[in-house]
Amino acid sequence: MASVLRQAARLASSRCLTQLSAASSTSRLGASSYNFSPSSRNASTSSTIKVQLDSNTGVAIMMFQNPPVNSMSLDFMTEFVIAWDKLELDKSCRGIILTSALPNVFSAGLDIMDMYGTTPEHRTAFWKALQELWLKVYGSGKIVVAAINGASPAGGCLMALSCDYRIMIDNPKYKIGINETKLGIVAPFWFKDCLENTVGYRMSEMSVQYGILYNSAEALKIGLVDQLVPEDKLISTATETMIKWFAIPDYARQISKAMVRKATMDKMLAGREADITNFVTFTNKDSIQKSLGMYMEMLKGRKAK
Ligand SMILES: CCCCC/C=C\C/C=C\CCC/C=C/C(=O)SCCNC(=O)CCNC(=O)[C@H](O)C(C)(C)COP(=O)(O)OP(=O)(O)OC[C@H]1O[C@@H](n2cnc3c(N)ncnc32)[C@H](O)[C@@H]1OP(=O)(O)O
Repeated sequence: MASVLRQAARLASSRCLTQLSAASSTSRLGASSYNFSPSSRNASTSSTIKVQLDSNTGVAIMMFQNPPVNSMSLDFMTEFVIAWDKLELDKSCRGIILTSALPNVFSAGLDIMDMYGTTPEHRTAFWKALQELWLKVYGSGKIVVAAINGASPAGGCLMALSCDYRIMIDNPKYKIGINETKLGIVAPFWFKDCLENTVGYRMSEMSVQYGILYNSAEALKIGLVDQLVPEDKLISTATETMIKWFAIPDYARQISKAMVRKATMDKMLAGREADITNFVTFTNKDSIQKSLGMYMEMLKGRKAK
């Protein structure tokens, strides 16, 4: 319990006394065209991560802008963590909405080109960056809402699963899930743990083996997402949701969050080095490199047809 309290105290540094103005009910298509209020300011200058912070509401919108599909490359994840740290330290920010500035895709997951044909040193840095990103988002004292505006496979699904609440566009063409087995690779234990914590044991047992990608209605049905909305209501609903969460005193909520997430966090922290070794060893295998290569070919071939 002492460590939970310490963790919560650390996280409580993100508390703020911002007066909440009425939630913006502005409806716009997608985050990139969202109409930010006059009190919004650019909180990040990164090329792939755009951040807008509304100091009246305390809501920050973090948008991924890494074309063509917001793949989570080493560079993208490094920029993500830098932008995240800035927000985490900003006392005027109480909650963060994660979304995509690109149409049709939230994130295509880990960048396969960072895993395919790269050196062990590169893959070590890549996996460390992913662990870092996950620890920051999953362990954040802020309220984190995923506004899922497109496809969200594998690492993209992990990002969404690390949030406190998931809202997805109600459109059957957008799929979300832990699909690694379909690529011939294995989702690490912490991906599986996040899924299991969200949808339960049996559903994740089926899900990770089959590598199921769920459409939005299926994802809602199994509890992988919490709410579906029309595209033009995504950001306004995420903002309204956030403001409802703000009614809960931060400190009490942060301690509760840290308690619930402690076992999953501790497991990763204890196994962090071994997890890196596993990843590098696993992706060193010729058979795994071959699977990744074939998957990339398949993606490119699909486009050519
Ligand atoms: C012994 C025990 C071991 C235990 C295990 C230990 C360690 C674990 C080891 C490994 C774990 C790895 C975990 C992996 C997690 C991942 O996230 S893997 C990535 C999974 N992602 C996907 O499967 C998504 C693939 N992409 C798509 O399905 C589609 O691209 C889309 C996101 C639905 C978007 O479709 P669309 O808009 O039609 O775009 P295109 O398909 O045309 O793609 C555009 C270009 O983007 C390239 N691309 C797509 N996805 C990726 C990606 N993930 N990485 C890199 N590049 C990607 C695609 O090839 C196109 O490129 P070109 O324009 O043709 O050059």
